[in-house]
Amino acid sequence: MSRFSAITDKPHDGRFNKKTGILLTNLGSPDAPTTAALRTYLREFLSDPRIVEIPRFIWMIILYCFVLTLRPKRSAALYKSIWTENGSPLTHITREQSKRLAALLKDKGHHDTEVVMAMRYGNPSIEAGLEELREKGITRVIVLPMYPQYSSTTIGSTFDAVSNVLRKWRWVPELHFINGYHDNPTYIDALAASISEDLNAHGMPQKLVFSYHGTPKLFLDNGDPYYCFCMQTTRLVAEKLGFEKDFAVTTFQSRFGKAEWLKPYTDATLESYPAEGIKDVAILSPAFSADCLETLEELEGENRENFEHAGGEKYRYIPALNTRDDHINAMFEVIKPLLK
Ligand SMILES: C=CC1=C(C)c2cc3[nH]c(cc4nc(cc5[nH]c(cc1n2)c(C)c5CCC(=O)O)C(CCC(=O)O)=C4C)c(C)c3C=C
Ligand SMILES: [Fe+2]
Ligand SMILES: [Fe+2]
Repeated sequence: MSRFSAITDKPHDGRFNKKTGILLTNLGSPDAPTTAALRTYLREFLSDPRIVEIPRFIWMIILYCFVLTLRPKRSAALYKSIWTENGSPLTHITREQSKRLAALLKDKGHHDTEVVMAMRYGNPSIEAGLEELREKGITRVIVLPMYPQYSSTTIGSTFDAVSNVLRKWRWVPELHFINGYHDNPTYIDALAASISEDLNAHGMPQKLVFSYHGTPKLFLDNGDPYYCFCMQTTRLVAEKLGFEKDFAVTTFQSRFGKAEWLKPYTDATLESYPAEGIKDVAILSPAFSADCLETLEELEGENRENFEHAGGEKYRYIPALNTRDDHINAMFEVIKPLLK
């Protein structure tokens, strides 16, 4: 049935009042920490041509014959180690961020603005999120991918997913797309505040490691600005806090496959420190706006163990910005210029 009862200038669902909706997105998690759920999730994730740029035909053979037969079981065990009664930490925290942002928008007088969360892979999908906004009568959408540093693999891929949905819609909404916020002063302030709180409570470590999710080095060589934005975030925070040169270091984690990724690698850097006399470190991961597998398992678990095994003595992980007030405020500041 048509949405409009007749040829008229008054659509029955009243969508002429240009209500704004925020589609708050992140990467997404499997539905459950099981091998079957991981196979579904990794199939969608690793089939994305923005994530793996190996020629399609060759990659599909590798993906289906090797990766999807071996990795789901291993990844399911890792996810089990971080799963909570609320499910995946990433999904839960993103939902809480959406609620907190919606509340802040109301406080700031944006009573008509809705916030809906969606995930690039898994559930709730980008399609479900956009449908939910449409059901709410929204004709103006601001997409806020929760990745501070733009990369083709994250924000670029989110853009693909949104446009793949909208190409099937007859009435495409007015669309605004946040393209990263690696140097936004309120984001830098929130990072600086979270670090200061840690340093005040636990003292100065010998090194403060800013560990960002990596990407293949080839992506940088081919024009992805992600590496430069990560370096810029570290520099801005270090300047803001007045750190001495070389106290804050930038590293890259979460490698996948055999190719060279962005360097220096987090694991190799941490493992080399004790032999150089650096036995007290604090680490944070500014590319993750919410704690997730890559922080809770890889930084809190794996890297801590390897550092201590190599002779390290003190290792502190500074949590992601998650639902801190200053983070929700930074999210608001990022979208503020686009609010009406
Ligand atoms: C295969 C290549 C990958 C690229 C390139 C990549 C880039 C990238 N990813 C994030 C953020 C997250 N990644 C997460 C998990 C994760 N990442 C990859 C692979 C690539 N990521 C895999 C296969 C996985 C799944 C886990 C595993 O099997 O190892 C997560 C955590 C999700 C969760 O549920 O907690 C996040 C977040 C960024 C920011 C990025 C590039 C800048
Ligand atoms: Fe990743
Ligand atoms: Fe990982």
